[in-house]
Amino acid sequence: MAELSICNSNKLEGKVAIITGGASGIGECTARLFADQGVRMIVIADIQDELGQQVANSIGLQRCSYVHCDVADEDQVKALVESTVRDHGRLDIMFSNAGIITGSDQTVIDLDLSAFDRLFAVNVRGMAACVKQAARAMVEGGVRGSIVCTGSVAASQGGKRRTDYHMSKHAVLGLVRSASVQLGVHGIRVNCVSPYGLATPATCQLYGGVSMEDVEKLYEPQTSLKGSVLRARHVADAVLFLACSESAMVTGHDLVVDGGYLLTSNHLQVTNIQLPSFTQNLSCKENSSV
Ligand SMILES: NC(=O)c1ccc[n+]([C@@H]2O[C@H](COP(=O)([O-])OP(=O)(O)OC[C@H]3O[C@@H](n4cnc5c(N)ncnc54)[C@H](O)[C@@H]3O)[C@@H](O)[C@H]2O)c1
Repeated sequence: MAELSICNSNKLEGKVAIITGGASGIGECTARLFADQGVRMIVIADIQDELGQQVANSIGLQRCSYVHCDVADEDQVKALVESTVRDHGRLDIMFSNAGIITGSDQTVIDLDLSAFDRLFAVNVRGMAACVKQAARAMVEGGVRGSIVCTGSVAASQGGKRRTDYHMSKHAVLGLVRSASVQLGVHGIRVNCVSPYGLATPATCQLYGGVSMEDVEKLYEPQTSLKGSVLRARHVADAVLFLACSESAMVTGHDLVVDGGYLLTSNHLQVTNIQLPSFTQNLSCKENSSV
């Protein structure tokens, strides 16, 4: 009997996708994976113009383009979706991933509401604008599309600090769950991918401009899976699953990609774990999820 292949390298054949925050980190890695999976066009939307254009150039302009879009501005998100549909005929996949990770040590008692507003403008308002505009285009085009939002393990636990960030990621889950209920009638799926901490430009900057290796050393001891380190590619693989037809009956789901962190984190919070020296200045060292 012929051996069945479980690895289809054209999972996104003919699809048109938008990836917000695609100039860097998880978004960039996902754009490269989508390109390997036969996607017809990826539109990278970001505010880092030079970097975003470089990523598009390196993937190939026949398959990838860059558009400046600040997701906090709904008009820009609307224009992004409209130009994608106009230029490429349809929108099948929205990976709403753009987000910022604050280094704030704020507890609820000293919450800086101006900083809170800035974070929510991107992580919550921006996410809602992307889901709204993508859903409208899919409904109007009769496309049974897939919308994937980037949440975080921070949506499934309370934080000793970064109150605003934890709140923002809880809001992403609420958005995904509500949108999935409302859009199911149109055959549109809405899911969330929730990573634990991994090394990206955002997390390197969070810890004062340290190296990717140092960030990996910080997070690695806190997962239960040993022998591998959580990387952007693991998250991109989960996004690909949610974007393609292999997850045809999955909607409203929060796909946690955390190497077992959430299940072990309660244990670790009462254990005296040793973290690398560059974290010594952090005020709450024992809870460093993002
Ligand atoms: N890296 C982690 O450990 C981690 C863990 C859990 C969740 N996340 C989430 O993953 C997502 C991606 O983060 P990352 O680690 O890849 O960071 P990153 O900084 O490498 O990438 C984020 C991208 O989003 C872009 N961006 C920021 N604000 C924007 C705006 N207003 N409009 C458009 N683009 C904007 C940035 O320019 C950047 O290119 C975020 O939503 C973050 O909260 C990251």
